[in-house]
Amino acid sequence: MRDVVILGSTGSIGTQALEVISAQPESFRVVGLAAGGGNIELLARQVLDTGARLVAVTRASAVQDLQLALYAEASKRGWSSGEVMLPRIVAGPDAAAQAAGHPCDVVLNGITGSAGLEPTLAALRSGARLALANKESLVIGGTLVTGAAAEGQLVAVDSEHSALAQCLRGGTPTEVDRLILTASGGPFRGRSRAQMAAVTPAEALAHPTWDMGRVITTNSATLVNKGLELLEAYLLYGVELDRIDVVVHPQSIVHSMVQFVDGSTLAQCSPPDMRLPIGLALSWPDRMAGVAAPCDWSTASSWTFEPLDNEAFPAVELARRSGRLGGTAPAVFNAANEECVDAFHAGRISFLDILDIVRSVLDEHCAPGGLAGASVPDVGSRLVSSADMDVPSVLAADSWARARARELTVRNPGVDGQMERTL
Ligand SMILES: NC(=O)C1=CN([C@@H]2O[C@H](COP(=O)(O)OP(=O)(O)OC[C@H]3O[C@@H](n4cnc5c(N)ncnc54)[C@H](OP(=O)(O)O)[C@@H]3O)[C@@H](O)[C@H]2O)C=CC1
Ligand SMILES: CC(=O)[C@@H](O)[C@H](O)COP(=O)(O)O
Ligand SMILES: [Mn+2]
Repeated sequence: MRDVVILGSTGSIGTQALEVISAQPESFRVVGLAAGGGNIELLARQVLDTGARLVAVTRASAVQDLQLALYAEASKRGWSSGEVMLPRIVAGPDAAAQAAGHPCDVVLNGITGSAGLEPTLAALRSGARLALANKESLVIGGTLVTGAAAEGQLVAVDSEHSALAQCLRGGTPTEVDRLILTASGGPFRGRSRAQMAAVTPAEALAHPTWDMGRVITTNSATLVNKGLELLEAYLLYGVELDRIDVVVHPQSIVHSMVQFVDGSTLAQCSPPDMRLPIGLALSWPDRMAGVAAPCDWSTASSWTFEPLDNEAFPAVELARRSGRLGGTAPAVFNAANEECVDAFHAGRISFLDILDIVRSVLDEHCAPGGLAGASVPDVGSRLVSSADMDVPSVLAADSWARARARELTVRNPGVDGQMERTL
């Protein structure tokens, strides 16, 4: 029996993790849940379903709402107030990190965005296995995260990285030639840059193969998700950035591949269903039976592969550049993107502005001596090298990049994809 804490329990990853766990009650027990506080009713249902004894909510004002929702849900189920065992509730900006440090065997981090960094570090410090969906924390923390992880402690949930971990079991590190990440190509696959100038948030959220949260779905449309995954693969498996490729595979059945020095390539294949990599990360290194449906080899099907159009989708090469720069550059790449995704959904910038602004903010962070024109505070504005980087410098770079990106989204309110360069 493994005790599990689920961070981001109300999201796409969190709810699917709870589904996997409820199908394996003899193997897992949920001891803690954490969420932002945006969906209190669902969180209350999860508390009563799992019997979790610790609940963390980041929005401090949600505590009373959660208590009321717990009683309301219990009464809906016909439970008397004496039957309701209220969990310990912690709230505020550090709540998720507190939950991550709660004694357990596995912490699953399914929080979205750079808010996952401190919980990731807290989980690693606790000694529990970390099943990591929150790729942003690894990308921005870099060696601060990998250095805090003991051998085998960090297990990928991301479908491509789970695939790579499975394929890497097929050879020794010196036998690995290249890693090949597959990308669906998103809803705008095949379009030129000009053909994406007027796309709407609703169109960007229509992912062809996966049902996921808003940020990662938008990142799949821009290919920023694949850029983050390139850095994630580099950090997890220690293969240099120049030996990691991206190939577009619209069916999302081959989840990634490892090419070995003798010319052999191993691929991991399964219909797109996150329950498989979530289940494998929870039970790692063992496989559980019946977690997800396998490929159906009795019907005709075609799997296709095509090169990525880096001109229309510059995000992967921009991420690669941030990875080569190292230090706080990936944190800036990620934070500027998170702000731009919000601005795009709020109608302040166009789809193409997202990458234009991310590039400008990254350029500014890495330019020797910085560039003129910014009115946001200077703290975090300069690149800190990998050797000098610590958690405060990552958080400062994250805050600076957000402020600078916000400033650019306000200065450039056009939604025609032709961002006026102010730098
Ligand atoms: N969805 C997928 O299939 C995949 C997701 N991932 C990664 O997994 C992570 C989660 O993605 P996904 O589940 O799609 O996202 P969702 O938006 O569906 O869910 C995000 C979860 O995080 C919680 N949350 C958000 N901000 C905070 C915060 N500051 N503190 C605590 N909790 C917070 C939300 O709580 P609430 O809404 O209740 O406030 C919610 O439970 C991302 O890093 C993503 O890149 C990776 C591969 C696949
Ligand atoms: C399910 C998963 O792991 C996502 O990261 C997925 O890969 C997104 O699809 P894209 O390949 O379109 O980015
Ligand atoms: Mn992925």
